[in-house]
Amino acid sequence: MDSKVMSSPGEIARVYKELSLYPSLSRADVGPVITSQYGGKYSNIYTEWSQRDLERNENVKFCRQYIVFHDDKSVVYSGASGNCTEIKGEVLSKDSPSGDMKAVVRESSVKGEDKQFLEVWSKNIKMKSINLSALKKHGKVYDDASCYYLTLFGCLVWSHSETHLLYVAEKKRPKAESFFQKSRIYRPAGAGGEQFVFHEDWGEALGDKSCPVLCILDIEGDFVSVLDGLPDDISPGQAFWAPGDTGVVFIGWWHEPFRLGLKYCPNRRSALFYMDLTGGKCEQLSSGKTSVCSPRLSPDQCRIAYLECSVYGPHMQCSKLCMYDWYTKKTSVVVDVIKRPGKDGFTGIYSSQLSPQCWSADSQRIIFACPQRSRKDLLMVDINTGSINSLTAKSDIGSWCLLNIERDLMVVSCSSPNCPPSLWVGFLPGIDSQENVDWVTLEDSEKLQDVDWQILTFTPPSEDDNSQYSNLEFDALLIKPKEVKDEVKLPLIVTPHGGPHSVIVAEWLLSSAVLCRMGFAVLLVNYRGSIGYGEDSIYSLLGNVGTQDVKDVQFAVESVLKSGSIDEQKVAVSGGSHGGFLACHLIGQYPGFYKACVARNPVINMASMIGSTDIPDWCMVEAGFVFNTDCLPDAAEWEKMLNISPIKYVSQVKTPVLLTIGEDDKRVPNKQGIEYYKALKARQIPVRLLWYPGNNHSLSKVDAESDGFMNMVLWMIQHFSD
Ligand SMILES: CC(=O)N[C@@H](C)C(=O)N[C@@H](C)C(=O)N[C@@H](C)C(=O)O
Repeated sequence: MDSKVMSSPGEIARVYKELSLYPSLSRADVGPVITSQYGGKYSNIYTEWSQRDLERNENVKFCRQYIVFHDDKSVVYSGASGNCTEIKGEVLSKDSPSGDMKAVVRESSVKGEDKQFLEVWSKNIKMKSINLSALKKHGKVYDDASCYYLTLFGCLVWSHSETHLLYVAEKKRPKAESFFQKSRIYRPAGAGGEQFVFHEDWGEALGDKSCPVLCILDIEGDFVSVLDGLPDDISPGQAFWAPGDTGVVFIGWWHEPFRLGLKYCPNRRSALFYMDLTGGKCEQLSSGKTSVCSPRLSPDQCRIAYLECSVYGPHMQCSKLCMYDWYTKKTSVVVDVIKRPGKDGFTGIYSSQLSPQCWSADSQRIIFACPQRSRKDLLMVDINTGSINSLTAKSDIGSWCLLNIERDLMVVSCSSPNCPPSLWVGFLPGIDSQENVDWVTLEDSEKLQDVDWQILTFTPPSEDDNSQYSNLEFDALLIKPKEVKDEVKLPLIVTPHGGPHSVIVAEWLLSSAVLCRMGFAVLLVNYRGSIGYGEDSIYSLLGNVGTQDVKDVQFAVESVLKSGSIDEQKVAVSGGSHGGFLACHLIGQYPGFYKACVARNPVINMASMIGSTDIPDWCMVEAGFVFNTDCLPDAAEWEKMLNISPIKYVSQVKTPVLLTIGEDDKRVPNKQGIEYYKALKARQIPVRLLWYPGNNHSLSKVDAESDGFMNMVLWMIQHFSD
């Protein structure tokens, strides 16, 4: 018996609006320990959230604070201290280590002109407000540090002495003038001509970032200095103060001969550097032959932990956890790459950022959140033994995120496909303790009682086994309405993730929750090549995109159909980027199997993409070739890229296609969608293209995300009845 799915646009919009209210956590800071006159101890927890505001068409940022009474080992009492406050105009903010001051980089318009100010607050007074724009020492301050897992270059860091602030800004660019400007005519010949010179940027979502510089504000002297003495061919970021404030440590990315897209690409050649402020010397602390990120100084200021992976190759890889000893200057590998999960089940490290603080108070352990197959768990590493323990593997919650840890007090966000994010705190047990963490809820979320989820594991059929990387499994998340009568068959929406080296973990996903509430089942496929399953799984896909990944998704779908709970006549496929590549492959390679297809910024033709994407290396590597900056694809390479692309199968497509395209996409150029649109129209296949101005590859702005979702479900409902 067919199940009835919600089909009225008004009703669907109401459900979307209701479930989109749940905010997500982007940051948490733990304040200093305050001891009351009776000996009681407490700390303030500052949290930042973001929430879709459909009326204002923006993601609203707000903060909420909590007070946690504890005895340094366990929480005695906790509660919110006040309501939420919307945050407007704050680019970056950071409390000083003592908690006595707060620095804010604020954007404000003065007489219609956007300016940036660096403010220093103490107690109830704004002590300083420095007009950074007026100083003309640098360009805009880099804003990519407010949400740690999205940080690439940005930072705002107090010196240990609390007398200086370190941040990253765009290098000052001299004002370029026309040759015919009066002031120019009398200038010596040959000067200038910069008015229209091309300035490289760092690609998708980083179009306003080209030449970062390290800046230091001397708070007492109200003086900003831009650090020089760095190598000319590197771009600095992720900086912090060295032990004793003797200098600054930072990550430098090589940007010659040209910049490649950096977002979601932690495989760019980079190194750890130290700029000694006393001697003015810049020292490279790591080899420069790898890619490094996320350096974190231990509380005892003796070691720097950081993540490392290889340059080029797959864009997300299994990382090493490395350690630089500040005093011996020796580097060691604490956790190595895992090719195949061992008996302990640990599959390797797949985080591209460690949380702002990640060390235990004793400087002996590091805690981080990491995808482990289709879950995301909190893992603890003993830096002396390299042993790894999960703090959350036994939990029935699917995904954990470490927002921060300070003096062993952890602040985490956790969620599942049927439970929006909640905020918990808990103390890290002692290094020899066998106890579990005693979590305390600061903000709870109600589980959706009508939504169920499970992780399915698949072993590809022998004919699809990868001879070089054999016996690999993969997973899929099946999310569906609860309590469906046996005889009722559900419509199914299949969604392979993009990347391809990423993973869908069992966390709160707004679209899946709404689809289930509407009566759909949702299958999210973590095909071979996903991260979180060992390095071999990632490498097994290189050169096999368009076949191995396509077959894995189809195998998972057909396996689920055998369960009998799905209506085979109502299966649709949707995906973004490489996920869109897979969606378009599936309707080309399995003509008529899928009743509707929705593709967000899909990769359609790798041969035509390579010349205009910010990640040309991705096209070469996923096609199975080696990338070099001085190489151009030869005919054979171009031919393979064409042959493994969905455009190759367009003449077999029967499924109606909805394309959602971001005008400003630097990752998968918008012409990819137009190429497929024209090819389908020429073959009289129903196709509709939605074009979102002011949106990029993620189509994550409130307007594009909500409009794209509504159009997706209505497209599917319309064509399920074809
Ligand atoms: C894992 C990852 O994101 N890889 C990057 C190189 C990347 O941007 N890949 C795109 C082709 C892609 O598929 N992106 C996914 C993550 C998306 O949904 O945008």
